[in-house]
Amino acid sequence: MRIDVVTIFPGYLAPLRESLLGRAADAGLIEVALHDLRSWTHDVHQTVDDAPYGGGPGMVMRPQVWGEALDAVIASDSRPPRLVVPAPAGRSFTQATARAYATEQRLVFACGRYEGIDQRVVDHYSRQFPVDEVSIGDYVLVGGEAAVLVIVEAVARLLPGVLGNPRSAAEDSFSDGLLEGPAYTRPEVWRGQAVPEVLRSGNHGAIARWRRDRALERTAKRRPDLLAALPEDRLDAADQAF
Ligand SMILES: N#Cc1c(N)n[nH]c1-c1ccc2c(Cl)cn(Cc3cccnc3)c2c1
Repeated sequence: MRIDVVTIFPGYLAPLRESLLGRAADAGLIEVALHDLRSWTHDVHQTVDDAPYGGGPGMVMRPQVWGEALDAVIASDSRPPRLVVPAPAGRSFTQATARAYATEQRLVFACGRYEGIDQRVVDHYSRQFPVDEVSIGDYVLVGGEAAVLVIVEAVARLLPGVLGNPRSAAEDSFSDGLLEGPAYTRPEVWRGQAVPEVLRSGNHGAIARWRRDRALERTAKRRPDLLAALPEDRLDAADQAF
């Protein structure tokens, strides 16, 4: 997969080259290219924003500079892109979105700041490519860069070969629609707290049941919305207690 990120703060995306994603890039599983939006400005101040039409607070990012940047970046690789634009008003980015993005050959991220990017940029590219305006959650950030770090990590970990243990991605929270239950490791007793007996029993059937019950219990308590959204056939008779 090829990932391009256009931003006025390329340094903010440096963590994409670290650890998990760094190893994935070194292994050729992911190519990450960072592009400074200001490279496509033509004035001495490298201006990327202007006052909003209709008035209002803050500034809006200019369509001209985004158009030149995205034209150049998209043309720099032959793989057809999905353009992803983080935005407070975007559709929710979920594990299902991450799974869908993991099937793409190329993702191009347009990271904005200020009050956002002139809407005509999304409208223009939507006529040529799939374009998604996405939000990573119901809180307000200062720009799109943190969202890109979240999205790229959530997508990259699903790519074959990126995670050391492929079962992790298959069995983690949200993959089966439930939150993960609690996890334990040595020592058997820590500060007077013992690891649940069943996990040391060697009885794999009982362990699987216990883990399922803890996941259902935690999901019912913390995210009842996820439980309500589960398709009927995903809960078996033993699950009905939740
Ligand atoms: N994804 C996501 C996401 C999220 N979950 N919260 N905030 C954002 C986000 C994403 C992109 C931008 C761009 Cl471009 C500018 N801002 C600042 C801003 C804040 C409030 C209203 N308008 C713009 C962004 C905030």
